[in-house]
Amino acid sequence: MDDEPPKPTKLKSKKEKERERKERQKQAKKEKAKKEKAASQNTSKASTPEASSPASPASPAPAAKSKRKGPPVAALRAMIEKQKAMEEERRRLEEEERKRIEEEERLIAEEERKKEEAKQLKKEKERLKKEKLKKEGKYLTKSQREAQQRNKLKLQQMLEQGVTIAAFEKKDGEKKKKVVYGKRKKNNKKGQNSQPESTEVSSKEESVKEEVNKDDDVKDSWEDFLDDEAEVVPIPAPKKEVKDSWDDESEEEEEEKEEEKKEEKKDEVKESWDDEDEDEDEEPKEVPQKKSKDTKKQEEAEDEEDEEDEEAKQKRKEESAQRRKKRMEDALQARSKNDLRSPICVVLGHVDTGKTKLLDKIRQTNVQDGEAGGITQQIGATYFPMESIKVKTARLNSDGFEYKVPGLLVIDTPGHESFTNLRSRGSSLCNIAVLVVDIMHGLEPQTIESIGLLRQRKTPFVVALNKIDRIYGWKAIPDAPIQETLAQQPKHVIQEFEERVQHTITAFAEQGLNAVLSYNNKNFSKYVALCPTSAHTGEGIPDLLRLLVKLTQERMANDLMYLSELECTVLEVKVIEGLGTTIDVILSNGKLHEGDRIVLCGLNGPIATNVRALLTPQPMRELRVKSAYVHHKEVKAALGVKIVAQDLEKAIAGSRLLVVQPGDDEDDLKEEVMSDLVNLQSAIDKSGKGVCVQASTLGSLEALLEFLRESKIPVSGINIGPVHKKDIIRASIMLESQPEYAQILAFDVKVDKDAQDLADEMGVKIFKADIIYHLFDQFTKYMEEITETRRRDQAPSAVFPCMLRIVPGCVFNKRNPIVIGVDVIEGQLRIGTPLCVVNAENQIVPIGKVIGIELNHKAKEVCKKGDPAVAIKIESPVYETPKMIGRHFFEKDTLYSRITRASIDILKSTFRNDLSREEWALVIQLKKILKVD
Ligand SMILES: Nc1nc2c(ncn2[C@@H]2O[C@H](COP(=O)(O)OP(=O)(O)OP(=O)(O)O)[C@@H](O)[C@H]2O)c(=O)[nH]1
Repeated sequence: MDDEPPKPTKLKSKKEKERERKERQKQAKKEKAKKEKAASQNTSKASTPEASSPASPASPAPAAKSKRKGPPVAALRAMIEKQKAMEEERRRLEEEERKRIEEEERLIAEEERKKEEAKQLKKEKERLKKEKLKKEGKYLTKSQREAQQRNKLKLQQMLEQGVTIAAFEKKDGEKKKKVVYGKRKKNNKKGQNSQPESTEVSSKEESVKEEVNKDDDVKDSWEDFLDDEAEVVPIPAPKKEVKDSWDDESEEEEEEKEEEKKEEKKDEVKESWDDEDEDEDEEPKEVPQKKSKDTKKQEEAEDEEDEEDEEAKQKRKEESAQRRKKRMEDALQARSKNDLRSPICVVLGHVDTGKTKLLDKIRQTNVQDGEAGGITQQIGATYFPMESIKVKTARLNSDGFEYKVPGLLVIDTPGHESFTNLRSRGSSLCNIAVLVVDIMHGLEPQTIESIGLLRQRKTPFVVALNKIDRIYGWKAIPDAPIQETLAQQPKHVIQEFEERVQHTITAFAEQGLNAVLSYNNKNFSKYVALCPTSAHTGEGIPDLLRLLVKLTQERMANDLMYLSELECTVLEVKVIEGLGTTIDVILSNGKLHEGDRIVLCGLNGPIATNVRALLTPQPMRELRVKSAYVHHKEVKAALGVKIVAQDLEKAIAGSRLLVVQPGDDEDDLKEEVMSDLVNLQSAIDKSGKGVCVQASTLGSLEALLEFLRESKIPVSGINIGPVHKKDIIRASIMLESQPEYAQILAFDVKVDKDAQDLADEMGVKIFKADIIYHLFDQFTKYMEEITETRRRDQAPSAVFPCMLRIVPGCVFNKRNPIVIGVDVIEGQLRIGTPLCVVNAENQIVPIGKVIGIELNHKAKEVCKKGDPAVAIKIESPVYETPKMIGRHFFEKDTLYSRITRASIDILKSTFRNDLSREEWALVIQLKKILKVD
């Protein structure tokens, strides 16, 4: 085969050549495509960074670029979106974290604030406690306390070593009793009566001496003030002294026990009246924890004794009450029309009518020449003896009028307060009142309120129609009787005067009272006397004074017969420098003596104390005398006097004051004085729901409660004195059950700053006013606002009852929204009312809510039974299958408002008065039809 000669080159045919050329071209094309592909991949890789920098200067030709950039832009967008989302998520998380930190910080701050508040409260409590202890002379400094502790320890050690001390041995047996009852008074008593019978007493004597020393201290400071009077002033804590004078020596021991019981009871009362005093009782609570058999037995025996004592005590109380009753009856019997006391007169009226000025004028005209006529300034009152009144009214006395009362006692503080405080068992101790009315203004709100109070207490009154001199053109004749001055006035003045009088008479008639000018009054029991006066010129004042005397002696002689039994009321409680807390009282009957043991109503329970001094102001001419007061051993009614005694801090103005007489049981008297306040508690609503009421005095509280009772405003709590935090807490109880009653009606009292802050924080409303009417107005306005808001809030959920009939042939649209003509056959149809029908299977089929009511193409809110037929539009809620007339219900079906239990409750609580009696009956009917429980 090798030898085979080379094949000669075969000449290719034309066809072959053509085929080869095509194959080459094909191959070249393939290679070109391959190259292009590789190149495009390279370009896309290279273009990514280029695209990310839009500012790239080497941008290719736009056409080529737009063609090639399609896929990279989408990716870019997705990436940016992703970045954005991540950014947002990061921000959200940061925001959440910030909020959480803020909330945490807020909670911490809140916690700290609360802690701080509690700390402050504790501090304040401690301060008060300290102050109290200081006052009582029981306060010990740290070093004293430490010394006491050391002594205690020493004593303990001595006892453990077997050293016996008679006094302590005895004390062991009575350990509990000593701690509970071993108070100063008892020690004092022992000390004062102790006979050197046994050595046991010796250590007690020590403590007694201490106590006496304490008392001496008090006496010293008292002496400073009283100067030479000191000797007649009894030493404080003379409970024993008073007792001594009444009780048999032989009864002493039993009495001692009684005394202890009383102390115990006093503590109990205290606890119940004031929680704040709890701390004071802490000491007695440190009773030994372990009870030995002996002590148990002893306790049982004590319990039995207690029961017996309780019975005996009850008996004594009853006997005492009987005795007092008998004494009163005797005193009433002994009264005589020949022995009248001075009537007590109070001035009332609206602000700025001239009450003070009128009082000043009455006093001043006579006081000018150094108390001529014997006018004496008393505490809270001015006494006008008859002689001075006679002088003052001389120009009227030509008719031979006979003056029988010894004088007139006019209370100095004009206004409601003194009037409401002059009270005794709901009636008034004030015999007559002057209601001052500004002739230029007529009856004003407070005048009307005063009339209400006077009626409530059944107190007779005359009207001083004051400021007559302000009538245009008035010619003043100083101090002239009214008719005398009127006779001198020009005609136009008389005309205006008469017009104004007539205007006032009409205003009184509107209050249901007949009034007439005093000099025309023929029947004082039927007509209120109008006495024109001027506090500036003194005109008409003689008439006013004479009228007061005339009315009192003629019409209330029975009330004015002097009564030997004491009648006395606290007008004001005042702190006087050098005297401490004192009470200004009006003695309307009987006598008071220095040293008397008195009982009165206190905020924390009854107060029993001894009169240290009875004071009245120095006579005017003696103003240069060092002491501002004159001391009295005895005072007789009627007059105003200041009483100085211990423990008067919590005395309540308006309280009655009783004197413990020989044979009286002090507990009985305490119960008696407290009964006034206890009776007021009956004003508290039984349901426990209502507003809290706070007033400055017993009298004003009583007046306010009466007013609230008449206005049908329920009361859930009462208190006297400024509004403190604890009052807010008490009122806040209502926030849970009836928030609209979480409020305090504060009448003429201050509100503590802390209390106000707490009230704002808790949402307790405080209404303050000095006029009852204003308080009432504020309250009603607030209640109206609340009702309106509630109505607005609850209106969408309230379903008013109605029954509808489709007017035949009036189906305008069969399905959502259904449009039909209806007649309201019962109740009232309102926009928003859900409707339903009861189908043949007795199933309730809801058909939607009324979204429009039209009458003659005019929109209406309500359509009531008896109104013309209306077109209504009913829409189905999205979550319900729309109902269709002819399929789910029919033209002849009755449509009902779809009431529920909840909607009925809303109607009851908020829309009660919007439904007629008939409509309420329909509610009951629908309840049955729609099977509402
Ligand atoms: N022209 C005239 N002014 C009088 C008369 N009485 C009182 N005023 C004036 O009326 C103003 C109020 O008098 P007050 O005596 O303070 O009235 P009030 O009723 O005691 O007032 P309150 O204590 O605020 O309730 C004073 O400016 C008096 O001068 C009067 O008879 N005539």
